[in-house]
Amino acid sequence: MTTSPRKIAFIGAGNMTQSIVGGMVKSGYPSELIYVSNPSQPKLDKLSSELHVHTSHNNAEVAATADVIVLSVKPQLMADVCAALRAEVPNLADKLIVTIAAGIRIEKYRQYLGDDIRMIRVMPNTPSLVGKGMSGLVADDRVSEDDRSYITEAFDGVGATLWVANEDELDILGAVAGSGPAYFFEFMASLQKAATALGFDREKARQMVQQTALGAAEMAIASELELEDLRKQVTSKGGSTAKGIEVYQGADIDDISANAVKAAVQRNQEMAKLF
Ligand SMILES: NC(=O)C1=CN([C@@H]2O[C@H](COP(=O)(O)OP(=O)(O)OC[C@H]3O[C@@H](n4cnc5c(N)ncnc54)[C@H](OP(=O)(O)O)[C@@H]3O)[C@@H](O)[C@H]2O)C=CC1
Ligand SMILES: O=C(O)[C@@H]1CCC=N1
Repeated sequence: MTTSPRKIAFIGAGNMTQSIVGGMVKSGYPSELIYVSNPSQPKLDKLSSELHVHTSHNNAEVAATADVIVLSVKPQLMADVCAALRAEVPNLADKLIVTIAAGIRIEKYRQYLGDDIRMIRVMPNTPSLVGKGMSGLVADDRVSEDDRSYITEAFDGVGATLWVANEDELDILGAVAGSGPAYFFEFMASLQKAATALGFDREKARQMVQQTALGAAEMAIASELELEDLRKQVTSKGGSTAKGIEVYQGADIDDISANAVKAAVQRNQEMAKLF
């Protein structure tokens, strides 16, 4: 790392923490500086045996040890988890607080943790595990340039980072990129089912779908062409792709995506009110 190394504590060891910590360790973040707390043991065992990070059942203990606290529990648990940290961890205001929870606004965390905290909200996604994550970030105005550089570097280690202008934008980024892997997996699973329905076994169907998804994503990244033009390159006039694309366009795929993203943004806004 080019910024000074810091002790970082993850509160909650669920899917997203497993992905981020796995990616961080693979990218060279020193595992002896990573702490994770969680109520149940199996997830902690996996992290300590595979990644050699410190683990605990005690949120306050790991939070007190660390310079950076990453809140990584479900939004509905956040108020209780924060109340316990506030009661048990001295000098919370001296630490950088990071949250990856969807929806909940920085203003709410001030109520939960104290008016004097400094906070960054990150919206990551699960491909962080394989170093291909997409993380959106937004900070309050108390966060220093060094804090920003540190957290950018940590999340660049597990993929790409994008600072957004405000928390409304983070809700949208979350609905596109945070939730996005689920949309792609849903689409990939449906293509896999289409191939198995026509006689392929699941394994072969999965191989052809995932390699095609990887190739399309890598081409999109490597090319300066618009996605629409890359699509046209595959669609020979009078050929077979044109027939397949007609079916997707007939079902108004743009409308489906627009509605999916709007529904997810709306849920982020609801969670901001609820939790
Ligand atoms: N999954 C995703 O793709 C993304 C998730 N997020 C956000 O990440 C956060 C975590 O989500 P995700 O990892 O999917 O959820 P999970 O349910 O997989 O993980 C949550 C973890 O929190 C633990 N937990 C429960 N109660 C406590 C407590 N009191 N103290 C400490 N840990 C506790 C649970 O432990 P146990 O199982 O032992 O009860 C569980 O391991 C959410 O806020 C979500 O909005 C953001 C972007 C993407
Ligand atoms: O579904 C959720 O609420 C979280 C946020 C983005 C991905 N998973």
